Amino acid sequence: MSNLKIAIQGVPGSFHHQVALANFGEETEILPFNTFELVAKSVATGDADFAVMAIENSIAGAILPNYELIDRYELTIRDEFYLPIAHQLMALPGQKIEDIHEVRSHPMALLQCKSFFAQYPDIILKDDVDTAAVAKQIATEKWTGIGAIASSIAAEIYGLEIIGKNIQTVQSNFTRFIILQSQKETNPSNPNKASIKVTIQNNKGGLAKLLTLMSDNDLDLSKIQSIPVIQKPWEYAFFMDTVFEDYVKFKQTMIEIQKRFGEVKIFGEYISRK
Ligand SMILES: O=C(O)C(=O)C[C@]1(C(=O)O)C=C[C@@H](O)C=C1
Repeated sequence: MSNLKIAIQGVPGSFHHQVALANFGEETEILPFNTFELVAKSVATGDADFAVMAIENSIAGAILPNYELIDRYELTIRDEFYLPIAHQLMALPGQKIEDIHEVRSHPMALLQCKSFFAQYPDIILKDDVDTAAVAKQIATEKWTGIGAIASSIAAEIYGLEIIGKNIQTVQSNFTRFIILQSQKETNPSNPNKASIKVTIQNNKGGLAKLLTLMSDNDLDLSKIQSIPVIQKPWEYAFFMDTVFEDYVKFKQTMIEIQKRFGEVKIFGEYISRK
């Protein structure tokens, strides 16, 4: 695929950039943004054809605000992508870890490397927009004493030296990304996974009954997340990912849930990449 415009959060060398290239090829035009909100907006307005958005990490957990963005901007999930994440601590060439008094990175990256920095209590950890943007800034501003946590590709692009290798807490660390579009149609012909939102009234056992109905219909729940309903304090909607073999049965179950429990919104039907 070429000439497509793909919105990402981050600059070249970021993990989002890597996922965009892996999915759409080197020919695509990357539209970099500083926030996930702007990424979502650019797809909703048609400025970008698709977006790449991190949604959860195997160490740090879900990126909750992104669920709300998909919902609010009425976006559709068309695919998913699991990227193995290895974090490197990098600085200007010649700098040693003893020289570093501050490390900046994306908050999710800092969370994934927390144990490494427990041995360096004097290093201040600071949130920044994305991993590669810090690497770029260190290189252009020639900052000494400051380190970035980013990918080895970012170190290569911006000419930094890796002074801490694979510093993520758990060596096998994955981030799940989703590919978003604005149109509702163009689902793959044989989806076996869906992301849905169910808003149920707070009745005793309501969630248990909903989950039983799903399980009785062979819908395997792979993820569940509760999100506050903003207009109604202390009420929650459930975002769920479900994997299935029988698409027709999945559709019938969605109708059944709608009848018995409340509003169902399908964010996307796609192929599981796990
Ligand atoms: O900063 C980046 O490079 C990103 O692509 C962001 C991001 C995230 O949003 O979680 C992507 C993957 C990693 O888990 C850490 C950071």
